[in-house]
Amino acid sequence: MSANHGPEGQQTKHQQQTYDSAFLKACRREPVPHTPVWFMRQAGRSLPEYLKVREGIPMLESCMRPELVTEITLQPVRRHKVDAAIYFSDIVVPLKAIGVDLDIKPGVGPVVAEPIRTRADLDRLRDLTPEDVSYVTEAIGMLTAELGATPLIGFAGAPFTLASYLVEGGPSRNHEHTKALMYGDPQLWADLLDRLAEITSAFLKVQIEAGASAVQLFDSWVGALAPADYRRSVMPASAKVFDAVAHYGVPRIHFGVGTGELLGLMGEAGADVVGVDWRVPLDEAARRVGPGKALQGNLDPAVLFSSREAVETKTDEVLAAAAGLEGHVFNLGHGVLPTTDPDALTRLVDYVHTRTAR
Ligand SMILES: Cc1c2[nH]c(c1CCC(=O)O)Cc1[nH]c(c(CCC(=O)O)c1C)Cc1[nH]c(c(CCC(=O)O)c1C)Cc1[nH]c(c(C)c1CCC(=O)O)C2
Repeated sequence: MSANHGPEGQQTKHQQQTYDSAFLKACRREPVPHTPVWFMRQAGRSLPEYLKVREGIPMLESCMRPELVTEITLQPVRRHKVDAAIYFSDIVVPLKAIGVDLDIKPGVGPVVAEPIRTRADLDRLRDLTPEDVSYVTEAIGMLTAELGATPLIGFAGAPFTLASYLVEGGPSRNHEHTKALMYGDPQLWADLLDRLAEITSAFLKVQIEAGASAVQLFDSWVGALAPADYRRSVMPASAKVFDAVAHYGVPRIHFGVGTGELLGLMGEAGADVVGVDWRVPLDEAARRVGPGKALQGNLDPAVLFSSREAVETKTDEVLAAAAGLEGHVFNLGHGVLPTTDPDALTRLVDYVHTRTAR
């Protein structure tokens, strides 16, 4: 975060109103009244009120309706009393907005009609302008007015994770086409990641300028890479995104799954907060990430299917591992699973708040 960025400056009203929230203080590694909590995928299928308002509306269409986005983003804030809202959208929305022919298939994920594997394919990826996503600016304006002192997190997919969907044509277990391009045509790969870094940076800027108080870069599938390949072929593009939004002074969160071996490099890429999945305890993660970063995580989302006592025991383990950290944002190690009991999430927020009240 730029050192000279205080609560005044270029900030929107919402950014000023949320500056002293527990969530933003934890991201800045300042003392907090309680450990802040939010959940990746907190808005979505675990909530009956979500299923109700989404009835008959395809996922991508719902992302383009500002009233609906506002309602869905607010649902988990109202219900669970989480410390932050995350903008309701999907990582493929900016790609759709620049004309990539793709859809989100229920139970499958993003599916791309014509995968990107050649120079000519890459040339189809044009830059994103704010006008392409005017519904995002509109929705964030409505949302931040409703949210008051609860911060709004904007987000985008990281270049590698977006590239995986674009090159594979859909979700992939082994990322074989993506890796074939990365190893087989390093220049085309570098150009693709650079283009995606531009698009992602532009999309995050729109969200911050509209009023988001923090941003998260989701590199969900980057754990598929060895550290040397990450450093050479992916980190420059992610670092470019963090650099592009550094001057706003809003916290930048960097999240991936299966990243135990990459945590040090993910810290180096430039985020202020590093998200950790459940495979590495937070004290060990802090050693790997190095000083000067807050950490976010990292309860296994599957724990929420066990007894109330087991959830509390596993939560205590996370809090104990986080006790020595300078900044801790409590979250799950990955997104809320769709069949999670929403009451278990509400209880978890309350439990973390009570246990960490100072
Ligand atoms: C990899 C990824 C995607 N999308 C996203 C990621 C990164 C986060 C992660 O690692 O989980 C990011 C995302 N997608 C969605 C959000 C909403 C904000 C929130 O966290 O509450 C966020 C942050 C909504 C969504 N994105 C999607 C849904 C479900 C669609 C529906 O309800 O019909 C939601 C609520 C669809 C989607 N979109 C994607 C997948 C794998 C799926 C699931 C497909 C399925 O199982 O149906 C791609």
